[in-house]
Amino acid sequence: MFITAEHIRKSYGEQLVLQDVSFAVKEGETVGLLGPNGSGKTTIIRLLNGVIDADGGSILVGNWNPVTNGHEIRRMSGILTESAGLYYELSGLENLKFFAKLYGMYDERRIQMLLEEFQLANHQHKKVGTYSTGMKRRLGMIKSILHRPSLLFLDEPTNGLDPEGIQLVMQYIRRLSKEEGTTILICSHILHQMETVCDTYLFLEQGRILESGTKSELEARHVQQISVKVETGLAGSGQYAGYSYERVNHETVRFELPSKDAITNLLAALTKETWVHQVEIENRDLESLYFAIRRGKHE
Ligand SMILES: Nc1ncnc2c1ncn2[C@@H]1O[C@H](COP(=O)(O)OP(=O)(O)OP(=O)(O)O)[C@@H](O)[C@H]1O
Repeated sequence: MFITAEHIRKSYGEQLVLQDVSFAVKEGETVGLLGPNGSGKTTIIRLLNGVIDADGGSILVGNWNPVTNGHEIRRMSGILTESAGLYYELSGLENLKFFAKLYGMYDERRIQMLLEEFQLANHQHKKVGTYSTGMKRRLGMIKSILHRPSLLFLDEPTNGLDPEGIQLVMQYIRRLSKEEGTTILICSHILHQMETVCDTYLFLEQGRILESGTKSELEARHVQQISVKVETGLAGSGQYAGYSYERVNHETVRFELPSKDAITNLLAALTKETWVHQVEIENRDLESLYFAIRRGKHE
């Protein structure tokens, strides 16, 4: 395990922000921290990189204890936060040169390569204060990965980005994970984006871990019935091959199935009798899971 957190407790004054939070992250894993505003996601990141201390429990990050070795953890990690900690009076290039020297990893070629990669090369000499929100975000992203960190914390990495920017950043995150084996923790409320990069998820609510696991594990625990939309020549509505279905429009019906396995049986029966053009599972996406998990815990 690259990160282990056991029974963490954290309060700000009277307010208990994290209570009995335990989780583990494997090396090279991309983990999505999910939960409503104020549930404690950013606090977890700040505890892991030793910017703040927990009131109880223990944390290890790559064998370092953030309380005593926060400096070492911050050296081997990169972080992208809302403000990104950029100097607005300096140009984009000057910011990157400054941070590269600070990390002790100055490499002019790498800086230029990343500026190209994140489409900021043409803006590198402009003051960061004049950058758009999306440009600041992309520069913040470069700053966080400049020193090839083995651990990356990303807090809302696509906030303020246009569709091209989102694609650029998400692709880069996938590449970091695949090619460099970077361990990545991402907080985001944009669940369909998380789904394309995360291996596992931690669901937080009011400072507690509500659920954790891979998408398949979460599905197995929380999706009791599968809704499948099928574009087919099947007529009517009611029951077919032992499964109930309703009509969505003249060429589409929705089946309610007891499990994923039933899809094979259903399609085998359907294709013998009529045409099938498209099959789509409707309630398997991360957003449906998110609400199923939150509903489940409140029932
Ligand atoms: N420095 C601080 N002083 C006092 N309270 C704080 C501080 N930082 C965070 N909090 C409180 O701790 C709680 C958890 O905040 P945190 O930023 O960890 O949530 P979050 O899950 O990251 O939220 P968001 O999705 O809005 O980013 C909130 O109620 C917040 O107001």
